[in-house]
Amino acid sequence: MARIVTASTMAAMDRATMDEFGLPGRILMETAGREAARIIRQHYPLRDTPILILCGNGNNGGDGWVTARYLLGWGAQVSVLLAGSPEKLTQNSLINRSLYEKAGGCVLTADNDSRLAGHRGALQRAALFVDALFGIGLDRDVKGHFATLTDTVRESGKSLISLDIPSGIHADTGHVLGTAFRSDHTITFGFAKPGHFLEPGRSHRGILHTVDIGIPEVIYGKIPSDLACTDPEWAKEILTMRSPESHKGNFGHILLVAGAPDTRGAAVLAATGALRSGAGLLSLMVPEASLPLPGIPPEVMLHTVGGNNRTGFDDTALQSVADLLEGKTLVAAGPGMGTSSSAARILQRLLDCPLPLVLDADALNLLALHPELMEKCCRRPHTTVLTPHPGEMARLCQTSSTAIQQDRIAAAVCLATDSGCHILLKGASTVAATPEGFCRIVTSGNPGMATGGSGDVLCGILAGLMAQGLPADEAVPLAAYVHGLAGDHLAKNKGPIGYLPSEVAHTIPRIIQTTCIPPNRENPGHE
Ligand SMILES: NC(=O)C1=CN([C@@H]2O[C@H](COP(=O)(O)OP(=O)(O)OC[C@H]3O[C@@H](n4cnc5c(N)ncnc54)[C@H](O)[C@@H]3O)[C@@H](O)[C@H]2O)[C@@H](O)CC1
Ligand SMILES: Nc1ncnc2c1ncn2[C@@H]1O[C@H](COP(=O)(O)OP(=O)(O)O)[C@@H](O)[C@H]1O
Ligand SMILES: [K+]
Repeated sequence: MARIVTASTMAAMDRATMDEFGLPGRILMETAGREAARIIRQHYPLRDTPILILCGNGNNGGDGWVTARYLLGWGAQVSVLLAGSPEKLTQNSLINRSLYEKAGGCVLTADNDSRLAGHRGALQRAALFVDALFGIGLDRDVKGHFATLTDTVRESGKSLISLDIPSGIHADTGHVLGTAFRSDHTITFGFAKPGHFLEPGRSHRGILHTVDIGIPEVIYGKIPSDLACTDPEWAKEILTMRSPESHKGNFGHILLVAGAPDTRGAAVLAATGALRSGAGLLSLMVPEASLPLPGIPPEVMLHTVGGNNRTGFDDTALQSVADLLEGKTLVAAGPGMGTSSSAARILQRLLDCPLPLVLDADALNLLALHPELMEKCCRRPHTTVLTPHPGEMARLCQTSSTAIQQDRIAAAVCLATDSGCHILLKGASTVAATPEGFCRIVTSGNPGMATGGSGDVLCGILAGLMAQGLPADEAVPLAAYVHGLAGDHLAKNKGPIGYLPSEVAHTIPRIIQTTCIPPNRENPGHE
């Protein structure tokens, strides 16, 4: 489940399985179609459900013909609408079309809008559609009669199952090309694709089933994928329970630099996130003018610096940085920190420190404002994590957020490999990229989290996990996963909107208990 491959990697795996391993494409297609038919049979009563399978010209259509043949053999009322041109079918599609017809299957064809209109009755009679129009070969906008068919089926509100990926969804980016199906189930072949997890593709695919079509492990080894997604099994591998003999010194001491007077709440939220995810000790450096800090956990060691400047940190704060870094194991900076020139000088000092560094919010804005700081950041020999939302990412990359959203994975991987930093690109479909170019898509989270302060909590969770010793390539996606799961838990139990980032922070211990800790690794103190 956690493995994900791009369309081109999947095509290369299919090819290598055929050419190098010697398993013919027809067998792969046979397996794909048969397994799809089996899943359809599990979910719908075949005898009472008129099924219309919509086939395109490519091999996705080929899977559709095989599915149709099996369903027919199992007694279903099934027809195929070939929404392409019979003379353009791929070789394996042609063979499977003829097998389906030999088995007694009925075929309707429509390669333009007026022919499609002639099949209105068949479309109306169907209770279940199977979408085998386009799979990973979709390479341009869906138009003409393909678009008419897609819109008609979607607007009918009837049940729909997509083979491999809902037609119209780009397999690598999750974008809608023109128009797209919205499915109840998607049965994907081999491995899941990024478009199953990236919005809006994620909302179009319904329940995802991944079918093993026989791509051998040696081929996966030869054509490795540098993509994966978060899931409970992966999370359970990462977090280990504490030794009964552990003490607070084992779980890190964070220096959090945050909270100018107007944004002091950001410091409170980040601190709460860090403590709720298990940080050993937390020192908070805030401007004196930010006091009082309502809601600050009493566990936080508070260090007020820098006189009474209403704009936040001033240069007197700079003198405290070296002292405050003493004895720390990790620095997190940015939430509500401000972007004054003094804040820039503080960041410069932090970039020099030989500790892992998590930079969020205003720290990212400072990097964008001061190219020399960004250069320094890229040259750091120590772990650095940047956690931008698309706006911050656009400023860091000197582009627009629209350009970033065009291909979130590519944007995150490009910045990570160029800068040598770990990048957590937040938002709907958060992605975590390592400096080596590996990318993990975060599968949790919901739009109820789109509220001020959410990112501050995430920054704290990440600092908390890293302070406990988790390497950044695991801590970064795990922090976002746990944060998203906490949001999902609140959305389900409190309501989809209106729960607070502070509540997300307070839910973290429960999420860690239920999702990340395998039952056999329960803390003995909880027996
Ligand atoms: N041996 C293999 O390669 C296997 C492939 N499989 C299936 O094959 C699919 C990939 O097959 P293909 O590479 O043939 O690609 P598709 O079947 O996804 O579609 C490609 C065809 O559609 C056309 N096309 C793309 N976008 C279009 C648009 N917007 N409007 C009109 N036409 C458009 C292309 O020109 C091409 O003819 C997978 O998604 C999977 O379902 C499976 O059967 C497993 C084995
Ligand atoms: N539509 C969404 N679906 C899932 N998660 C979301 C969505 N919108 C925002 N989030 C999450 O909420 C958080 C918002 O972070 P950020 O934009 O930095 O907020 P702030 O600056 O207010 O703290 C991120 O973790 C982001 O991934
Ligand atoms: K499809």
